Amino acid sequence: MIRKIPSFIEIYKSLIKIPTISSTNQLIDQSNKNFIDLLSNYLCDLKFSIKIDHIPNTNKFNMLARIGSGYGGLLLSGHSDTVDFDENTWTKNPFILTESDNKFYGLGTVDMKGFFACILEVLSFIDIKKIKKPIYILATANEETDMSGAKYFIQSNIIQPDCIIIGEPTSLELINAHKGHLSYSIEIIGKTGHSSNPDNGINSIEILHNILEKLLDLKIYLKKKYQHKNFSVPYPTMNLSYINGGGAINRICSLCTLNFEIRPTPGLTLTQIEILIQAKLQSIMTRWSNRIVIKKLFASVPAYECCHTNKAIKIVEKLCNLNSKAVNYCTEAPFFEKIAPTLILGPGSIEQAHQPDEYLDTFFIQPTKNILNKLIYTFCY
Ligand SMILES: CC(=O)N[C@@H](CCCN)C(=O)O
Ligand SMILES: [Zn+2]
Ligand SMILES: [Zn+2]
Repeated sequence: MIRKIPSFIEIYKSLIKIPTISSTNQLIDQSNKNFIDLLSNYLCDLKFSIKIDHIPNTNKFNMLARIGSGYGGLLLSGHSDTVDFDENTWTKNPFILTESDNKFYGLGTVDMKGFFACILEVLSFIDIKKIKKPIYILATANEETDMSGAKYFIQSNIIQPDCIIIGEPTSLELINAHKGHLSYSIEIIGKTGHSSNPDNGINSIEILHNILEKLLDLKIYLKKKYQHKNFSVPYPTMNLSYINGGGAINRICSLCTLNFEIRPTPGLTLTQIEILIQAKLQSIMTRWSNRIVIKKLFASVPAYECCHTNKAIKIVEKLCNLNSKAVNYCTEAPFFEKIAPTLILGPGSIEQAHQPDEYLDTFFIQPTKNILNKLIYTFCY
């Protein structure tokens, strides 16, 4: 059999070599077009048809590759983008795939370009002529920021696979549920003045103190009311992630900022959280309304849970000989569930995602290929 695409290592190297950083900092945010074109070319060589969608008002693209016709089948999805990196903390070149001590190092090796390399390797060996249901390969944009790629995908494609697998790094554990993610920034605009006469100004740090008291009340309330035993952290969490403000010791602080996130468990909706935050801060907002600005940092992601009783989930659990479980981080699954039951299953550990010298342990490669083969033969042959 003549191989139509380069070797696994060559493909992996070529995918890592193309920077696809997505960031809210426009100075470092990059288009993923070259990556999407490279992936498309590989899949084209494997006789897939390719649809590339430009995501409006961005320089980003989704790719949907398809082989086979009709309804059902399997969709394998990965995001094309990576987080940015701090060159002061990396000891290796992030864009050169480096294999050493049984690890593949590089930006995106585990989160999550390695999944695409495994997919292409498996597809280069299957007998395309015998497939009975479609195989889809989806590469989305901007998962690491606003998930605009996943949201646009479901608006711009009408397909009905039987199952979707997102290849995020789960150490090849099967994930059927995860928490959501809401992120906020609160800015308090006080009134400066000489600190010797505090009543001469409005101290924004004191207002923030009142806000923090209410938010920490809410944190305790959520933990008590929305327990979910399937999670290793079995309740919604709140993380106060950033605080900034102030200046000279003898000046009343007139501006400070707080950023925080909330990760809701399934059963706690985004709307419920918005209402709870508003209720908790109501009295402070009434008193200081024009001095407090609350805004979303990132687009919110709902919590996700696909029931164990779902037919596709039962097939995949049996195939992998695994019970699916819940994780505390979030993925694009809530957007995909609108078109098919979605599971998360991918090579490598989340512990290496977003870290300096990110790597994928080589021992994940063969088991990943084995599972992908089983999934394709189960859903598409
Ligand atoms: C896998 C992963 O790290 N997902 C990110 C997505 C954040 C979406 N705004 C997280 O859970 O923090
Ligand atoms: Zn990821
Ligand atoms: Zn990530």
